[in-house]
Amino acid sequence: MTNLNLAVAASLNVNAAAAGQATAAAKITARNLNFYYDGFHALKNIHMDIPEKRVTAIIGPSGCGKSTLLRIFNRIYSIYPKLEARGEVMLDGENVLDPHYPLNRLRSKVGMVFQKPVPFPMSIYDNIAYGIKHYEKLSRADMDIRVEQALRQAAIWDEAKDKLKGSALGLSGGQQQRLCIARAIALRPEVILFDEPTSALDPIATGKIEQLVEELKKDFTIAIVTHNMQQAARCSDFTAFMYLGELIEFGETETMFTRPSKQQTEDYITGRFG
Ligand SMILES: Nc1ncnc2c1ncn2[C@@H]1O[C@H](COP(=O)(O)OP(=O)(O)OP(=O)(O)O)[C@@H](O)[C@H]1O
Repeated sequence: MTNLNLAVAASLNVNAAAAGQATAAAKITARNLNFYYDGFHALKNIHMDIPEKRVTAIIGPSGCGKSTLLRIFNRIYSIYPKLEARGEVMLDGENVLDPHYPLNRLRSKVGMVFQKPVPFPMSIYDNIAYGIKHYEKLSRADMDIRVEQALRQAAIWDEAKDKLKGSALGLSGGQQQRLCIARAIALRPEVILFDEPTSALDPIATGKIEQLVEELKKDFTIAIVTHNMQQAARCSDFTAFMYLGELIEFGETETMFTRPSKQQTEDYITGRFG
């Protein structure tokens, strides 16, 4: 075992083994999934289950299709005419790729947190309330409760409670990212997708987000794209390794990092390429 492999194995989430014992039910199931950017075949025949109320990390070298896969899960691509997904992505028994599946419903069930936190240029309170108003009509008192719940669940209430009417742009990068997580949580989704959520943050802010992800899996199904293998090892229960648009290996994180079954996986996690 190389030093990198040892370091990753040492930082493995202790819950991963326990999580792996019980076979978690799949929340999202991709079958025969192919994706094309104006004819370029970016995802090739992906079969993958995202287990319910677990954290699944998606890893692989740059350009292998991690973000493309994540974005398919809430159909972000559908606003661009030349992008095409074929196959099935089942969520609670329904194919979300079916054009008849309402986008509004999908977005309320599947939230997304991006690489760079992008708060709306409005108050902290309104950042949370804005999205809720699109889906529900709440009284002022109920809205106050929902905003507080979301900020608490995203572990930013203590820092934000005295400046709810202040601009969200005055928060630090790490706080802004937790605000964006609160914004996603406030819509009460079932799944939260994280696309490299800590790549713009320092190690302390990164640690807080990782801790938060660990907490959130009690209530949400989570998929996280990351370049950081220690992060995948620390905060995920399952890991998917992708290469050149294909899913090479999927399994419990502990197994993937200590006893991968494919040579390509081993080469990647031991730093031989990527
Ligand atoms: N809008 C686009 N138009 C054309 N090709 C694209 C587009 N977006 C991504 N691609 C291509 O699709 C492939 C997968 O890209 P994707 O961004 O999903 O990879 P990734 O694994 O997330 O990469 P990274 O780790 O660098 O973010 C790459 O070959 C990329 O060049």
